[in-house]
Amino acid sequence: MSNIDEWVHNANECISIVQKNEKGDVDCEFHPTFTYSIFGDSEVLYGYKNLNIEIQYISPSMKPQLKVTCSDRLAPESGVEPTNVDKTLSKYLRDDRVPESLEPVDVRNIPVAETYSFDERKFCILKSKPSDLAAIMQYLQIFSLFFIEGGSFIDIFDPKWTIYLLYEIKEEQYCLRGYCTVYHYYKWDKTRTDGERPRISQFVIFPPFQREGHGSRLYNTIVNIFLEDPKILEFAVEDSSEAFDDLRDRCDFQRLKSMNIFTSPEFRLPLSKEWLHSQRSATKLPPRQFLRCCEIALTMKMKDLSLLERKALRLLIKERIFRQNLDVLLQLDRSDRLDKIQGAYQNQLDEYKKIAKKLPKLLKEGSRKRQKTK
Ligand SMILES: CC(=O)SCCNC(=O)CCNC(=O)[C@H](O)C(C)(C)COP(=O)(O)OP(=O)(O)OC[C@H]1O[C@@H](n2cnc3c(N)ncnc32)[C@H](O)[C@@H]1OP(=O)(O)O
Repeated sequence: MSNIDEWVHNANECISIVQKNEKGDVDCEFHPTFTYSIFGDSEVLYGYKNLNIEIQYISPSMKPQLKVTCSDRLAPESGVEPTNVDKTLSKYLRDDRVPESLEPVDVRNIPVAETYSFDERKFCILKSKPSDLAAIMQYLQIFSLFFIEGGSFIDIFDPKWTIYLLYEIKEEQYCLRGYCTVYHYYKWDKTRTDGERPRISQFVIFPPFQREGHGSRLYNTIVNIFLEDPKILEFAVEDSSEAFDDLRDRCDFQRLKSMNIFTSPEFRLPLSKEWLHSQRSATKLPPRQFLRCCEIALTMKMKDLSLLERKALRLLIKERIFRQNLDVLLQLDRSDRLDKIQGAYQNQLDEYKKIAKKLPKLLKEGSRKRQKTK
């Protein structure tokens, strides 16, 4: 038998996702990041030589076609059962809870939430209920397995979902670039009975189009919709990834900056609880994310803070760390607890400094000079 490596393949490298337009021209090609939920933790495929798996999608409907080729296959006498690629993958290519007889959707009829362009390229973000988009969504579910760690299929027919699709329009052809799913939870509030707390659940920009600003555009479009809707009281993000955390910090910080939160005369240490509460409600951010943005902004101003203000910032961050890790910290004795909090505080500052390097500078409002003249 020839070299064993020839018969063993990494599933992520073997699988190519090829998107074609309606004319049949190849638009883009990329690989999945994760296949463990389909092929097991090792993400390995056995039993074929020169295995090539192509999933062809025709945009905008994204109907897939699976093409598996190989130059040789292990004989049954070898005692090794080759991975049944076709059967295993086919189970995930479409959501079988959606009836096959469903009429195709014309994306040109889906409400447009936002359009933008750059470098003479045109993009649009469409917003709809998943049931209206079921004909497309049935094929997109696999992308949350391919690109989101811990991703899973959503229940397309639950009316509490909203779907956002990002298409590039190239010579009248709609080519998918990414999508986001949002689940609208109920939120109790004493001022209204129909309050909502939407949670961004799945957020994917296809790899060839990452780092072009689409993630930020899609996130900001969705947040602007939340901000304009009086029913929406707060919004959250489900099990974020590190890359999405970065995007969220950057976008939330810039929005708060453009809302003049960081130049408000009340944005001074120690931050008042009333101010924090009223400003946070206006931004609809969850308390932790709002405080995080404020802490980043204050860290950026560190050089201009007085000793007292620096102490207040230190206490603000340490208090939050304490509250967030209460269960673990309370099990330690006092000196270990203080060490742990100090270590976490230092790591937090280092993280904020790293984030701050990528953010636009803040104006030197509330500097020590102004404090002295008070
Ligand atoms: C709730 C959840 O679903 S969590 C899971 C989130 N999804 C995933 O992790 C799936 C895989 N990843 C992705 O889909 C994407 O990488 C996302 C959604 C995380 C980010 O989307 P992107 O379109 O790449 O975001 P965007 O382009 O706005 O910003 C990414 C980076 O590119 C940079 N960037 C933006 N525009 C440009 C540009 N024109 N040229 C160069 N860099 C750029 C940004 O500054 C940012 O840099 P940073 O990472 O150093 O801060």
